[in-house]
Amino acid sequence: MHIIADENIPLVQEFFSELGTIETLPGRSMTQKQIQKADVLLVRSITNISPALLEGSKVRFVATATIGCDHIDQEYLANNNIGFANAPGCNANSVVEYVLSVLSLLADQEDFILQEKTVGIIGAGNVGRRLKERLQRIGINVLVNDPPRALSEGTEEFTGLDELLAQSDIISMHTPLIKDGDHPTLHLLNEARINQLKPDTVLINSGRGAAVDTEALKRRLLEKGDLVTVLDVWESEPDIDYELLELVDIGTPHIAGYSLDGKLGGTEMVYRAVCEYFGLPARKKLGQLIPEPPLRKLSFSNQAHRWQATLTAIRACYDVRNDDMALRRAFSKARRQNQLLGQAFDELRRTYPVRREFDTLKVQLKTSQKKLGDRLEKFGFSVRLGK
Ligand SMILES: NC(=O)C1=CN([C@@H]2O[C@H](COP(=O)(O)OP(=O)(O)OC[C@H]3O[C@@H](n4cnc5c(N)ncnc54)[C@H](O)[C@@H]3O)[C@@H](O)[C@H]2O)C=CC1
Ligand SMILES: O=C(O)C(=O)[C@H](O)COP(=O)(O)O
Repeated sequence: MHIIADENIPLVQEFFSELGTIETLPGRSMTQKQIQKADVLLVRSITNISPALLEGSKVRFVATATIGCDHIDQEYLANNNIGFANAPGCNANSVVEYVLSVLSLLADQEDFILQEKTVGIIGAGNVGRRLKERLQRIGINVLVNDPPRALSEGTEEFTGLDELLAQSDIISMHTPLIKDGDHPTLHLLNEARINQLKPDTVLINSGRGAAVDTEALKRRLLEKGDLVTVLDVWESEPDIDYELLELVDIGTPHIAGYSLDGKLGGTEMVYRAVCEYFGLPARKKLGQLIPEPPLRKLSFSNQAHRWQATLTAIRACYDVRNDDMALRRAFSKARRQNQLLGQAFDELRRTYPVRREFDTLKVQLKTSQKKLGDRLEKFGFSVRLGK
């Protein structure tokens, strides 16, 4: 079996070498010619799986090591008897922790108490659902908008979009990109809805860039400048709107899901899918291959302030300011050197540093620090109480 894989799928050799020969290629520029001889194609979100790419190839199975599938022509795959799998939920926890890093940073910078805010979640699948649970555990009031789920499960747990926009202090978007059908998300936040947002609303988008109308958002930010905006995803990636980056408060290069745990989870899920499709035993397990986290333990003194200790633990695992700074630096360097911004965006993603999820960090506390321990557990850390 010949397997062609995006070079940005970690541990692809370790997982797949038993199954056949492996060739890795840059995902953004995969061509029809390059993939002619592949039986299996393993991609991430930057490769468009289209008739133009697959026509004439012998590909029998396509898998994307991502949650999102908007880059895949699934109808074409089904019509041509080509198997398909994605990696649902693989990096959902990573996105939740991205949002927690953002919220804790803003609460610290703008001096507000998270438990006094209402967070509106738009799109409550693997990511939105987990975010809701984590925020509620922390004691934050949450509203959820998800019309497809409201239709099938009843409206009780859900809030209409206009009501959510009116009532939320913080809005976090987690919808897939859907261009047609009954519940499209393309420009779900259009000019009218963006103008509906209350002054000082925090708007976070870590779903797909095109769920927000870039031009309309820019107009609101330029004319009123009264939103706090956090974008991880952008329209027309990797060639994102530089002017918009300059207007947002936090801007990152589509890395919310880039914890090592999330990325490797994606690799493992597509490995299992390939094995299942071809009737092969799946011998490799993520637990055998995932490295130890660089930071394994943390402890706090008895005097530690609860909120400061929580911030320290979050930042020890993931500090969103580093990704924001890296994007701004890479773009200003690329502009100075007349290089393409899209290349700088992709390069940051390709060379992303190791980031581990909160539960890989063991927080060792004294029995007398139980309240701090409870708080940290609610944020997702592993806590050990002892003498
Ligand atoms: N920034 C990043 O690194 C990452 C981004 N993502 C993006 O986040 C998206 C969501 O991920 P999951 O929660 O795992 O997907 P999912 O498929 O589990 O859930 C999506 C949810 O959105 C809801 N939805 C669909 N149309 C809607 C509409 N018009 N309004 C409100 N809700 C709607 C669906 O009913 C579903 O519950 C992915 O499709 C992907 O595009 C995912 C992982 C990482
Ligand atoms: O899983 C998804 O969906 C995502 O958005 C991924 O985090 C995107 O990562 P790449 O596939 O672009 O590396």
